Parts: sequence; C-alpha cells; structure tokens
Amino acid sequence: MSKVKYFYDLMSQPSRALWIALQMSKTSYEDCPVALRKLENRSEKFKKINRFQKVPCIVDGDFHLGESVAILRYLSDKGHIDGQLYPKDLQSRAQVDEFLEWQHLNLRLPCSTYFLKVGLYPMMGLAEVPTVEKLTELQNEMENNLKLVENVWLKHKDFLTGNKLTAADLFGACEIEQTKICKYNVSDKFPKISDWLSKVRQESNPFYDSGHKFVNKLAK
Ligand SMILES: N[C@@H](CCC(=O)N[C@@H](CS)C(=O)NCC(=O)O)C(=O)O
Repeated sequence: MSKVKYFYDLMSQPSRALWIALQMSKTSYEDCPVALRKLENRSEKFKKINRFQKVPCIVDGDFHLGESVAILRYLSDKGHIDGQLYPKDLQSRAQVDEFLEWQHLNLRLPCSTYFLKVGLYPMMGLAEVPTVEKLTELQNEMENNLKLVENVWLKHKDFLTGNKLTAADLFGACEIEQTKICKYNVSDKFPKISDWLSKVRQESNPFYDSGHKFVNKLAK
C-alpha cells in the first residue's frame, strides 16, 4: 500500500503543527516539501494536488485533502496520529476540537496577520513597514486574543485542554512562535503563555526544535 504524501512548508504554521504531530506519532509518510518562498504552490502542477494551492495538504492514493484540521482528523481516523495528541475519548477529543475551531479566527487570523504585515511582507519588499498607528492596531488585535489564551484557555491548566499535550497545543504554539520573527516577545506580557510554550517544546522535542529551525533562524 502506498504511503500518504504530505505536502508542507515548515514556514507555514499549520504545516509545522501537523509535521510535529506526524513525527511524534512516528507516522510513516512520503515527504513532499513545498517552498512557498519560491511560489512552488502557485504552479499548475501543485494546483492539481490542492485546488486551493495552500499547504498543508495530503494525497492518499486518489484522495486529495487540504485544511490542516481536516487532515489531522482524517489521519487520526486512519490510525496515524498518536492517541494522546488527538484523543479517542469523545469528550477529550471534543475539547481539542473546541480549541482547533476557536483558533482559526482568534489565534491564527490575528497572529498570522501580524506576522505577514509586520514581518514577512516588509521583509520581502511587498509592503511598507506599517506606521506606528497600524502596528499598535495589529498588536492590540493579537493581544486581545492572547489574553484569552492566557486567562481562559490556560486558566488552572498546564496545557490548553487539560494536563497533557495535545494537537491543540501544537497548533496554538506554532501560531504564536511565528510572531518572534517580528521581534514580538510574548513573555513580556503573557507569563503563562511563555511557560506553556516551554512545556509544549519540552513535551514535543526534538521535533519542536527541528520544526522551528527556520523560524528560529529568522527570529535571530
Ligand atoms: N486554513 C488552512 C490555512 C492554510 C494556509 O493558509 N496556508 C498558507 C501557509 S500558512 C499557504 O499555503 N499560503 C500560500 C498562499 O496563500 O499562496 C489550514 O489550516 O490548513
């Protein structure tokens, strides 16, 4: 039986979260890196792999699937994801799902908008460095949601959905880590998030560090 093909770029937050989950789960897959910086995802060839031309995505035989969370659930149902990361127990899994649904608009959107507009686009010469007013607006939007992570999700818990690391933590951490490329230091205002990031790293290493190699290099 042929292996699932995993298309990803480690500079993409959801790609990285899934990549770490795959390594932790000791999943055997066909490695298919896609260099977004070289616009490899914009080719006609890649359009045939994922009609939305985004990463991550998978191909399993004739079956094509995009969207990181859908991929996580599909691979979990196929037995490819460790049961602690995406639990089988109905309520534990629903709590992980609750975060995975929440994060799209509340963590991914503000953190990735901040990363793109403050970091990547000016770095690539695609946009001006934002004005102080715009920077404050983008930062406030992100921090309003980081406050919810600090005070709600991490209230009385070591990890986002309980006392064990799950895929929710990997997805959340990968979004927040990306902001350090913009010299944003989450520990300045959010001590619980900072402690939690250290725990996520500790529980998922060495894969967390290898997955973040390029992010850490750019953040220097
Ligand atoms: N909701 C999607 C988001 C996928 C996404 O936005 N991927 C970005 C990288 S983080 C991408 O492929 N961008 C390339 C492009 O838009 O050209 C998921 O969770 O998989």
